[in-house]
Amino acid sequence: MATHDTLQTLPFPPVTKQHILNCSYHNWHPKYRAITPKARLIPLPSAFLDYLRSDGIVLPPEAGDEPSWSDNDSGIFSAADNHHDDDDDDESLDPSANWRDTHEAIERTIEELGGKVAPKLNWSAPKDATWIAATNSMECRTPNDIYLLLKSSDFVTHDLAHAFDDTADQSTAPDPEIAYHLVLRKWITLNPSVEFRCFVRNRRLIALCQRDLNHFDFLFNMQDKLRDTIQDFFDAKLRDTFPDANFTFDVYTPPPHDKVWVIDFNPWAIRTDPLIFSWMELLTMEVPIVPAPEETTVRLWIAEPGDVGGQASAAIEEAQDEEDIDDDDIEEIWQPEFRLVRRDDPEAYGFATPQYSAHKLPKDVVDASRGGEGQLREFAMQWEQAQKLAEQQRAEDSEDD
Ligand SMILES: Nc1ncnc2c1ncn2[C@@H]1O[C@H](COP(=O)(O)OP(=O)(O)OP(=O)(O)O)[C@@H](O)[C@H]1O
Ligand SMILES: [Mg+2]
Repeated sequence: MATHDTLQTLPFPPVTKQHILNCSYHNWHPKYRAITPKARLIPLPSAFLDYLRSDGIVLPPEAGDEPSWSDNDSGIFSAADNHHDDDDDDESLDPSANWRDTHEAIERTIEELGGKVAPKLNWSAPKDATWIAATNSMECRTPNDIYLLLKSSDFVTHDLAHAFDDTADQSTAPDPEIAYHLVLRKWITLNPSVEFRCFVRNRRLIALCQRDLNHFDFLFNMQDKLRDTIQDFFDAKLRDTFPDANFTFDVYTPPPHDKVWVIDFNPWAIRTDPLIFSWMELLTMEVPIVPAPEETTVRLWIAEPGDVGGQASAAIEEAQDEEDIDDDDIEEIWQPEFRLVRRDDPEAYGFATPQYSAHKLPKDVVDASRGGEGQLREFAMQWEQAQKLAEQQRAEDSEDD
């Protein structure tokens, strides 16, 4: 029993509601705007949040909507469909009637961002719902594309209902009011091979890894350069400015891989996916204690008096030429572990770690997803149909009783 308990408890420092809030897009974005791909934030009124939280997916009518664009087998319908209902003679079923300003702001913002956006709420993007979108991705061109994704996503629901779950001050402090925002990011065709997740413990970048769990051969040749680039970026832009000492951040380093963009921050908490690391590794990884950069300069300056105003790194290079400097003194040689998916890693085949493992799908769904997007959508429709039939059957069965 005790062993079991020990294994289940990861030695996380307490995660507070403030830690969670610090990773909310609307909290960090103003500070890091210049190093983030173009995004706009739309504050969400409670009427819109009620719409997101409500059951069922009713979309506002769109200009040019045919009254029956859908046969409703999908369970998703546009308010325009309601005009066909015999017992429904009012046309006030447009769900956006209560949040028209928001709807219009979304429309305008999509246009301002060039017509295509990737949406998310304060913390989560609807990555788990792309199967329901016509594009099979998070690319949205209309407000309805956005509503459909947001309403179909368990990740978004988590933001709306469980943001402070498992926080240490859960019972001692009342939940702070969350200023919910819709984040619209200008759509960019990202190359997933150069997206990385970076882990920061005690303001030290200790580890980084791919976000996409496929094997990319070319990354192995670029590994050192990428590590240096991301390390320099972290030192210059994030290390001393992020409010917490422990956090994770996601970056994108498009070719020629000399510039780094921040995509997101996540809390140093079990809810954040450690990808090809395990949290136990990250929490217990041994990291040499280094003096603060100023101290390093001073110490090495003593070894090399000529370098009064030099940067620590320059000083180290010079100091390395001095034979009497022991290698152990140059802790800067220590590097964060940069883990890539090797050709023969189980991750590369997607067997060991289903992509969103916290939200496991039935095996049939996973199999269908391997068959490509057409097969998945087909499967989704059959699945809905089967669910409906089963429900009908249950209703009939219970009437029979
Ligand atoms: N501007 C953009 N255009 C297109 N795709 C994007 C854009 N920004 C992000 N993405 C894609 O969306 C993915 C998810 O974005 P993001 O990291 O913000 O989601 P998240 O919900 O915070 O994920 P996680 O739960 O892993 O922290 C990114 O990995 C990236 O591939
Ligand atoms: Mg995130």
